[in-house]
This record gives sequence, C-alpha cells and structure tokens, in this order.
Amino acid sequence: MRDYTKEKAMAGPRPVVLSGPSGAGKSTLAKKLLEEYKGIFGFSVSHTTRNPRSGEENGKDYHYVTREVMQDSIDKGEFIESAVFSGNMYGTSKASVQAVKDKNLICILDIDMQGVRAVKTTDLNPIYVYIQPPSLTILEKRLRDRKTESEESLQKRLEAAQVDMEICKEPGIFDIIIVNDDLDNAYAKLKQALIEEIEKVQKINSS
Ligand SMILES: Nc1ncnc2c1ncn2[C@@H]1O[C@H](COP(=O)(O)OP(=O)(O)OP(=O)(O)O)[C@@H](O)[C@H]1O
Ligand SMILES: Nc1nc2c(ncn2[C@@H]2O[C@H](COP(=O)(O)O)[C@@H](O)[C@H]2O)c(=O)[nH]1
Repeated sequence: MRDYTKEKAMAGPRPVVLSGPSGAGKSTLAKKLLEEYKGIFGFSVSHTTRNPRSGEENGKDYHYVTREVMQDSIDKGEFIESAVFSGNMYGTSKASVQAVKDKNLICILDIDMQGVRAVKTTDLNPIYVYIQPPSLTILEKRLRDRKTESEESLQKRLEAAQVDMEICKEPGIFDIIIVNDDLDNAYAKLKQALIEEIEKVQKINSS
C-alpha cells in the first residue's frame, strides 16, 4: 500500500507563488521572507529578456538573456512556464526551481497571472498568494515613485494590473489574497499563510 504521508514528507515543502500587479509589492515581501528566514526560503531566479535595473544582479534577481537564448531554451523544454509581460519575455526554468528544492528550501516564485495559470497545469503544488495593491491610484504612485519604468512600460503595467485585479476574484485561483496597504501588516499576513511550511522546514533543520 502507498504511504502518502511519507511521500508528502519526501516531496519537501510546498513552493509559494507570489503574484499580483507589477508594483504591488511582491519582491519587497519576498525579500523580507528571504532576509528573516535564511535557510528556510529560496528564490526561484527567473529568466527575462528585459534589461537589468540599477542595483539588480544577473543570477540573483534574474537571469538576463536575449530573446534568442530564451526562445531556444523554451523550445528545448527547459521551462516550467513562460510568458510575455509588458513586451518582455519572462520564465521559470526547471533548473531554477530544482536548485531551491535540492536545498530543501521553500521555493518562492514571483510570477505574473499567465505564469499562475501555467503552473496550475503542473505538479508543483504551490501555495498561491495574490498580493493586491490598496487601489490602482496607489499602485500607479508606487510604480512612478520606483522610477524604473518608461511611461510606455508603466501604462502597459497598469493595463495588466486592471485585468489581474478582475481575474484574482475568480474563485479557486488563489489560496489567499493579501492587500499590501501597510507593509508590516501585509508581511504578517503572508507569514501567517506560510507558517505550516515554515515550521516544517524549521523542524527538519533542527533534527
Ligand atoms: N506597503 C507598501 N507601502 C508603500 N510602498 C510600498 C509598499 N510595498 C511596496 N512598496 C514600494 O512599492 C514599489 C513596488 O514594490 P515592488 O517592487 O516590491 O513591487 P513588485 O510587485 O515586486 O513589482 P514588479 O512586479 O514590477 O517586480 C517599491 O518601490 C516598494 O518599495
Ligand atoms: N510568468 C512569469 N512572470 C514573471 C516571471 N518573473 C517575473 N515575472 C513577472 O513579471 C512581471 C514584471 O516583472 P519586473 O521584474 O519586470 O517588474 C511581474 O509581474 C513579475 O511577477 C516568470 O518567471 N514568469
């Protein structure tokens, strides 16, 4: 007879998908988890064809690649999912997720809604978290203040945000929706949502 409890334990902790509009605060929250819980969480470093922003590091924030390299890797089946967002390609490689899983860490994926839909067709079985901005007006202000986007990119991101904020209402897509108004509150809610997986890894690490 199959021992499902043992199989579940051997499968390691469940990954976490953070999705939500560009500027909602996904990377800010992911960085807080990675900082507070060293040796518990690991980041799935995505590939992208967009240019690095000031302060971003190749291999840490993203693997920055050309369209040709990215398309070739996708064609070879090296990606779990990929999408075009705001005119650039983004994708989660199998190797990026495996690298985190090999260390028995909770794998954080920061991906857009297309990625969420694609991951749902895989056996990754993550916890799906939607990070919601308090309003589109506040989202726009945060994106403008971040000073990373051209006006064209900003408008594309705001358009995508409007669509996302409708889709996230569909029942069953996300396990939890967290409104990122006050950052400390949002972070506390995120930790609460992930406490079971966090404790699982803490227990393994201390045994
Ligand atoms: N609760 C908050 N209150 C005020 N500012 C915030 C809050 N959370 C995040 N920010 C700021 O909003 C901006 C956008 O946040 P962040 O870059 O984390 O968003 P993101 O969802 O990761 O965006 P993208 O999808 O484009 O990578 C950043 O400048 C960040 O410092
Ligand atoms: N489907 C995927 N979406 C991804 C991936 N990595 C990041 N993203 C999403 O792209 C937008 C824009 O990111 P930015 O860094 O250019 O601001 C954001 O919504 C991310 O969540 C990925 O591998 N797959």
